[in-house]
Amino acid sequence: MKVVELLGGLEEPIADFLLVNLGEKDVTGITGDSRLVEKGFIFVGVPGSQVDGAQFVPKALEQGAILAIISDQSALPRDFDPSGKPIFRLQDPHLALANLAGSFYKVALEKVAAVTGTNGKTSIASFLRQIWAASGQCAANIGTIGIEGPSGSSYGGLTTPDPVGMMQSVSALVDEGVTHLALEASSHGLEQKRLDCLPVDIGAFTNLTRDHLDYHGTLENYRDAKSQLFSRLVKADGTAIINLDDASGAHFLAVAKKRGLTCLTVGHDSKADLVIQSIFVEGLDQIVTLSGLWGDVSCKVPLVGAFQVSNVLVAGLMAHASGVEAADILKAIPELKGACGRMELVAHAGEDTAIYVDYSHTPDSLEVALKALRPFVKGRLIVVFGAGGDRDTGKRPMMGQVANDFADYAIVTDDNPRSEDPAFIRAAVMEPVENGVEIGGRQDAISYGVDMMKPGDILLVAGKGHERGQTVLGETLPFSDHEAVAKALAESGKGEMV
Ligand SMILES: CC(=O)N[C@H]1[C@@H](OP(=O)(O)OP(=O)(O)OC[C@H]2O[C@@H](n3ccc(=O)[nH]c3=O)[C@H](O)[C@@H]2O)O[C@H](CO)[C@@H](O)[C@@H]1O[C@H](C)C(=O)N[C@@H](C)C(=O)N[C@H](CCC(=O)O)C(=O)O
Ligand SMILES: Nc1ncnc2c1ncn2[C@@H]1O[C@H](COP(=O)(O)OP(=O)(O)OP(=O)(O)O)[C@@H](O)[C@H]1O
Ligand SMILES: N[C@H](CCC[C@H](N)C(=O)O)C(=O)O
Ligand SMILES: [Mg+2]
Repeated sequence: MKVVELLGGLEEPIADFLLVNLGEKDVTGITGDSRLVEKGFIFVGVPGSQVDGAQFVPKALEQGAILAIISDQSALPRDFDPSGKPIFRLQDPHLALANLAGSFYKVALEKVAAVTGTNGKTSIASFLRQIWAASGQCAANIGTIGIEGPSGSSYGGLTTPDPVGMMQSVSALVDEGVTHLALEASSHGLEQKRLDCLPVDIGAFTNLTRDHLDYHGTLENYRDAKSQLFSRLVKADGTAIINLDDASGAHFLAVAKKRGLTCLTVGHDSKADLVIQSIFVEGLDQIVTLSGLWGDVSCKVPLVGAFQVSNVLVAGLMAHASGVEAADILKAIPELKGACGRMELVAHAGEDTAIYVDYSHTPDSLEVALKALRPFVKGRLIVVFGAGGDRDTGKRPMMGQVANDFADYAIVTDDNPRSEDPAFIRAAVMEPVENGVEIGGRQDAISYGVDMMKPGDILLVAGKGHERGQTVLGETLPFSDHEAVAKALAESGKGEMV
């Protein structure tokens, strides 16, 4: 692909000298990481949270980049003479990187849908993929748990991958025949324009509670980052799906309406397009009765926790917006499987006991998870959890308080301490905990929880869900809550995995 074709896709005007000198050159790749530059690449140096990518322009050019794009605010290294070098400055290099990645990896998808919100994104993206697949579409979802597609699943890193990584994954999926794609839009991803590489037809909002204040500073900034899904990312003729049961639902609805998007809402409010009339728990299933858009119907949701009803219906409305018939959606819902590590029943450890692995790592999601399990507890509800290092410190005592209020016993341990001292994080979480214990080392904590289980008890292992590593001092060591539970069970001789 020629430079001129690619630069034509940028939203900012291009300097003539670039096109004259470089226009006909072939571009062999796009990257935002100088370490990945090869001959013929375009390097985009974005200002990051640690360093300004503009500092790596000399290195990128040395390695064979034919063009370097940086911010008009960025400084180049002092000892570097830029005269005569192919360097282009513009306002928003993040957006440029995404636009270039989108043009370089041209893909033909029929529908792209993205969901944002503090909790529920992974679950919803997976449900939407399952509903699409059940209605005959070739579908995939990309997000926190990696990629789930027609040929199975692969482990991932970020909730919203960087645009180049995203487009490489999407190209491979399209080669497999995928036409329908469900994505998770994280607040970091929206702020850094990682999703601007794809045309988004359908956007959805789940809920907004405290998270990532280390990055966004205030809850308002965090909300504004998420609002970008509707205020600019979803196509002008696209659809916004909104969970009205959340306190911020009205705000997101207003943003979507202001933009002129078609809006579809769900919630208990009779003004919602899809109204939840009632939810009855039936064993480990829930029966939800609906009115509105899909008529007066009842449907079995084969998952634990009222929050999953909300997730399933948001996914259902996203499918609806993409053209799936209500009857097909209602047929698919009773067959849905929970996403890996999301309120997943993994084992029993004796009579009337259960061990769940869940990804709750915020005060709100921990509360939601504990409340969802409470109706099934005949003895005690025990929780093993921690809080991540290098992340919002304010949520630590809040999570301790939630465990104190909604569990019967809290075992506070480590969850990716990253660069921080694990004991320091545990102490902050432990502070409000009255009935519990602090145990460093997640395996020891899980074993302690399994050992203390008696008939009737439920153990929730929260925070890591699908994760396969524990990041300590910059090193990620293999760790899985599933395997840790299996090891604890084997050592205690108490029960078995499901
Ligand atoms: C805080 C954050 O969002 N960090 C992401 C961001 O990195 P950054 O801004 O810190 O980058 P930086 O280190 O300052 O470097 C600036 C630029 O210089 C480049 N560079 C750097 C070194 C070099 O030698 N050469 C070079 O070109 C880097 O590639 C980068 O483009 O951009 C990088 C490239 O896209 C991401 O990999 C990185 O994710 C890090 C690993 C991360 O942990 N992110 C988390 C916080 C995150 O994004 N989480 C969200 C939310 C999850 C949720 O929903 O809860 C997610 O979407 O996963
Ligand atoms: N709609 C919801 N409301 C509140 N809590 C939820 C909801 N859906 C899921 N949760 C809780 O949040 C946890 C994370 O769910 P999920 O992975 O689907 O969310 P996410 O938004 O993708 O999270 P992340 O941003 O960390 O990737 C679940 O394990 C569950 O405990
Ligand atoms: N996307 C979230 C995941 C947190 C998961 C939890 N296990 C932790 O490490 O805090 C983050 O990067 O903040
Ligand atoms: Mg997720």
